[in-house]
Amino acid sequence: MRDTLNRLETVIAERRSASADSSYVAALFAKGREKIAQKVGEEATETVIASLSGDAAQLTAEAADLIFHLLILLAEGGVSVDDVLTELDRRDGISGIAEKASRTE
Ligand SMILES: N=c1c2ncn([C@@H]3O[C@H](COP(=O)(O)OP(=O)(O)OP(=O)(O)O)[C@@H](O)[C@H]3O)c2ncn1[C@@H]1O[C@H](COP(=O)(O)O)[C@@H](O)[C@H]1O
Repeated sequence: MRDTLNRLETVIAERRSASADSSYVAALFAKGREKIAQKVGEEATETVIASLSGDAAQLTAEAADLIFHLLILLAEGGVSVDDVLTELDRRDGISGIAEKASRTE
């Protein structure tokens, strides 16, 4: 998963400076943060709808769209994939500590 996200992050960084006519990524960056955030919201909603429909293939496709657009939003905000994964790892560590503490109580 980390490799895939890092690879996509690199593609997004490369395409950011491409022509908006030839690149979906460049066109979205050109529209600005509000539009990118709005796309993430739409893709999140479509993911929720797909999950409620019980259609696994649709859920897979919408989740991929959501993650892709989230990566663009992160890039726009100057946050890297590694920043987010490090935060998730940190929480995993915290939850492990809490679990150990509850076992010794
Ligand atoms: N992974 C993706 C990817 N996932 C989804 N999408 C696009 O995201 C859009 C989202 O779907 P929607 O149905 O919401 O699209 P839409 O109705 O056209 O969107 P709007 O009019 O609302 O903006 C579609 O146009 C998809 O083509 C993607 N576009 C590009 N990539 C990757 O990004 C790379 C660079 O793409 P370009 O920037 O186009 O070169 C590609 O090689 C791919 O690896």
